Amino acid sequence: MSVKDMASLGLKEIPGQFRASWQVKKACASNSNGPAIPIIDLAGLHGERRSLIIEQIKTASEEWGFFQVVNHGVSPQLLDETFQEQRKFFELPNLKERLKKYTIYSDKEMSQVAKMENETIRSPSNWRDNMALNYAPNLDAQKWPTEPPNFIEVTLKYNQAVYQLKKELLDALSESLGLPTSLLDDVCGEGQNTNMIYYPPCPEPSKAFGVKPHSDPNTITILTQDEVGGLEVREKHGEWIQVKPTPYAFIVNVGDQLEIFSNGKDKSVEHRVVPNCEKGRFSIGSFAAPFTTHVKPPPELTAKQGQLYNGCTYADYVVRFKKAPVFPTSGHKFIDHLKIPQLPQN
Ligand SMILES: O=C(O)CCC(=O)C(=O)O
Ligand SMILES: [Fe+2]
Repeated sequence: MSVKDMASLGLKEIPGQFRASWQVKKACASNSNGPAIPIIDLAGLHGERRSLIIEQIKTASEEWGFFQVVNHGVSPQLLDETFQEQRKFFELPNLKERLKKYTIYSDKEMSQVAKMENETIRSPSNWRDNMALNYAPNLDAQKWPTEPPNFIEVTLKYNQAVYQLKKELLDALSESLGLPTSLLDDVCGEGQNTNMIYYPPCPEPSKAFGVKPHSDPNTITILTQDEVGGLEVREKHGEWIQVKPTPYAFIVNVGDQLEIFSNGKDKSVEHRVVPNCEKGRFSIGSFAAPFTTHVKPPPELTAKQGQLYNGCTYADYVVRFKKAPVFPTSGHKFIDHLKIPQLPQN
């Protein structure tokens, strides 16, 4: 049964597999007037504002690992249409079978990972339904949902637009690291999976997670959310900060592969989704990832400071990542397992 169907049964309590027993009650972010993740205006990215924007992206990626972008070039109309198709899809009967049928990753390892998503080793289960569409490197849109009728046409356009934005962002991030413009995209930007997500209303929101605390294993994530909210980010002092919905903005976050590539400069930070007791929430996350390359920092970034992490391929990383215990239980961010012990300075 999909989580959506379960939620529609009118349960007073969530079933046991969703119960987050290792945290009696989550400290809920209560920062309506507190700090907020930076919002960066991309207007003029190819003009005289470029150096200012790159500076802002650098600070946000180093200090927060998260930022929002506006004037990013993806039209509000396309965003509205994509959410509309997504809503229609999630209204269709036999949702669970459809989500299973259409979730496709680009290779064997990634498919294995998808199957592990809700296994008990990663318990509790996430209070959400999701479907991953593979866009690059192996576009297989002919296997995407044929209902609702405009779904493929609209979501293809959406993926194309986000893939272009991904290139712009990786180029800016590469420059922000003092590297040649296209280096980061060349090494880490080839793949894109787009995850269409629905978080149903939850009868016990303080006991379940829409998504458990995690950092993203990929390069960068480009996510858009509706007006409901629920995404929270753990800032560097350990406080949970809400990412307030900003109409037509994209949320961009640094993933583990970028932290590895940038030799620890850009930070892949923990985030989670807290469900809402009244409203369902839709979000769409596109995950840029280096499917075939071996990722390690370029020599320019290791000259002064040694290499911080062992290099790896994404496939290898992500399979091990998904098998590892969830972060707050294990006490480690998964990326810590790749840390190279540093010799004391002097
Ligand atoms: O839906 C969201 O806001 C975040 C989802 C997320 O963090 C993920 O799928 O990795
Ligand atoms: Fe995430």
